[in-house]
Amino acid sequence: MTQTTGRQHITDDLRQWIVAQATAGHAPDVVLQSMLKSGWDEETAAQALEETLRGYLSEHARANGLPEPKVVPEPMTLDAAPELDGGDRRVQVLASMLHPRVVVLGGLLSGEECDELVELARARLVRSETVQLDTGGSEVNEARTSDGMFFGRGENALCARIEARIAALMQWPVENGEGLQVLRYRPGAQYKPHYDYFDPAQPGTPGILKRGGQRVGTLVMYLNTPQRGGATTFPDVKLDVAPIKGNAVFFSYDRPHPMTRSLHGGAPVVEGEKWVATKWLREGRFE
Ligand SMILES: O=C(O)CCC(=O)C(=O)O
Ligand SMILES: [Fe+2]
Repeated sequence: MTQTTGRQHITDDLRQWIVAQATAGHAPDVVLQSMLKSGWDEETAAQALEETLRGYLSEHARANGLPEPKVVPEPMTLDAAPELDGGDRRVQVLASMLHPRVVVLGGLLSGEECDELVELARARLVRSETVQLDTGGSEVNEARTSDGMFFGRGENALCARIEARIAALMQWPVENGEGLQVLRYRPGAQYKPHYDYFDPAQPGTPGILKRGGQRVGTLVMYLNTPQRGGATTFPDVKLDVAPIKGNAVFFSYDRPHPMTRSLHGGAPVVEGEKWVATKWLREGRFE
């Protein structure tokens, strides 16, 4: 079967060749370059590559009883620019990893924005609860010994500005984001390693997913720099991200499965306090 795009046909031979290249371990940008060299126009080549690999991954997932991958937010551009356009602010890419997909961002928030968020949140903090998946309600949890609060999306000018910046950076609609959550960890407080997606096996999950679908990405923004401790940890790959005021760590998970290696936690704070704002991004509109 062939499919027509603007100029050239995507043939079965081409699809097979793309899958062979990918399974041989060639990165998508390398495959794209060889397609361009052999005369494919860029639009057709990019479309063929994306569709073929997505189709292949879905088939592979179905055949192996795994959830199918979804499109996820992604802050980095193909040209590997070290600074990203956040609309009203330039944001630095300090480090990135492919699997798990993690991007460490510098200067996402200004010092004043961090201070203002802390002050707006402080009076509304309560002991953190986590979503309880067997009922869909929430409960106080020993694995999470922080205090927290949620802002409504666009609740005030500061939240709206930060949300617009995140949407521009991630190329992901503001409407797909949950309201900002602010957490305060005192010395000894931590958030034990967990996944942010909702476990499909839990009875409460279908109810939660009615509003916006799965979570597909998380942005943890550091609102201060604790004196010691408090890194965001990714135990599967032994990665620790240092909590530095104004910086942030973004990670995505294209399906609700540990194979994403998106297990992460907030290490115990040793000295000082740690304040973060977390933004969870859903696959659909969170209204
Ligand atoms: O505090 C951290 O570093 C991680 C926070 C977190 O995992 C979350 O809010 O879901
Ligand atoms: Fe988390």
